[in-house]
Amino acid sequence: MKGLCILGSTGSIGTQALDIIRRDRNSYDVIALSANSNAKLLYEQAVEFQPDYVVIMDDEGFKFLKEKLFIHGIKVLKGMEGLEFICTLHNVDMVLTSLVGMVGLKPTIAAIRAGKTIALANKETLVVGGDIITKELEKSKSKLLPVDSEHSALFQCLKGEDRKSIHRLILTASGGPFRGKRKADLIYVTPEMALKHPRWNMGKKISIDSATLMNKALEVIEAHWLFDIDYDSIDVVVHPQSIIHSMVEYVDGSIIAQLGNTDMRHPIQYAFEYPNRNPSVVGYLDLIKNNVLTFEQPDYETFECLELGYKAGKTGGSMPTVLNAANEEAVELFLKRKIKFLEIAEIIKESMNHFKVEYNVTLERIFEIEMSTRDFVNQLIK
Ligand SMILES: NC(=O)C1=CN([C@@H]2O[C@H](COP(=O)(O)OP(=O)(O)OC[C@H]3O[C@@H](n4cnc5c(N)ncnc54)[C@H](OP(=O)(O)O)[C@@H]3O)[C@@H](O)[C@H]2O)C=CC1
Ligand SMILES: CC(=O)[C@@H](O)[C@H](O)COP(=O)(O)O
Ligand SMILES: [Mn+2]
Repeated sequence: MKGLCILGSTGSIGTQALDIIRRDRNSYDVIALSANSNAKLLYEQAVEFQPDYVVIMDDEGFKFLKEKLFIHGIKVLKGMEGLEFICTLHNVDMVLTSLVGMVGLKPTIAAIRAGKTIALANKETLVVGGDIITKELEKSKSKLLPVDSEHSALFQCLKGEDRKSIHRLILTASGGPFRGKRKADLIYVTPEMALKHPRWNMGKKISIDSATLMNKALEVIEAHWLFDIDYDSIDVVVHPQSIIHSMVEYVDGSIIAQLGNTDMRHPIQYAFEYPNRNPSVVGYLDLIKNNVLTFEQPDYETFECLELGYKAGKTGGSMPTVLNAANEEAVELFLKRKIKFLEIAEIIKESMNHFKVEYNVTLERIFEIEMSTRDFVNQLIK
């Protein structure tokens, strides 16, 4: 039985992970679960999966869970210390990082230091802390397995191949709900319109990121750190069907692609079972029903976030933290209807122009830069 700690168990990835476990109870032992504020769902999950620990960030949720879970003998912890603690428990083999945002950085480091295998969905962690995480991994027996669909695909396409033979990584992008639109069409789009992803059912933040193409920008940086590939050798192609999850082009002209249904339970199950392959818990791709696969150039002019991501990644140092923190803040402001859709990219651009790049940034400095960037964004919109 594999001992699992799931950070962000109440979210889109977290609940899909629990669905896999529910269908294969003999393979997994749920040791710890966590949420931000959804105490009700976390309570239900705890009663169903009987973990040793649950962690919640929110005070009220903490009181509620302490009272309700006492009779079940499940320990309840709070905040970042709780998250870091559950990642290091002796009976945890694997930590699924499925919380959203750069808040995942510290617990991921704690898990690496404790030698745990990490199934990484939380891409923001690698965007802001790629350098630190890479160095931590070098000192640890911990392994990082990608869960993000594109990176799971690349990981599978790269398996057994000589790295010197790689010509380029090709990340596929759905194009989001506004594919084919120009800036003039996007002035008045609402959060509801932006949240309607054409292919995937995901959490709010990543859905907005997909609509701006920031998701692909973050994924380019994620791919750079995961596979140690230069930005000039990472390309993005729009593939509206999202059946090919990504591809690797080799120097001899061969392209190896990974295909599958648009169901995140595939890459989650792959990471849970790696290096083995178990029968799919969710079925198989029907090639005849999915017999049209098309490809387009991304529209860099309309969706400026993609270019900003390459720029931040290539600049390196503190710039990806500025990009990510400005984006996290801007997405929240857009969801609260305090800014317009097109202002998201504007705010990120202004933040990247405002902050000078710093190199060799420590963990503490990353969080200071995050706070300064969030403050800067809020000043901008006053
Ligand atoms: N959804 C998807 O299909 C995919 C997601 N990803 C990545 O996976 C990560 C999770 O995405 P997704 O599942 O969609 O997100 P959701 O918003 O659906 O879920 C986020 C989870 O994290 C918790 N959480 C939110 N904020 C905090 C916080 N400040 N501190 C601690 N926990 C917090 C939430 O708790 P609560 O419920 O209480 O708010 C919830 O459990 C993201 O990094 C995303 O980019 C990657 C590929 C695909
Ligand atoms: C499922 C997944 O991995 C998401 O990151 C998805 O790829 C988002 O789709 P976009 O290609 O629209 O960003
Ligand atoms: Mn993805």
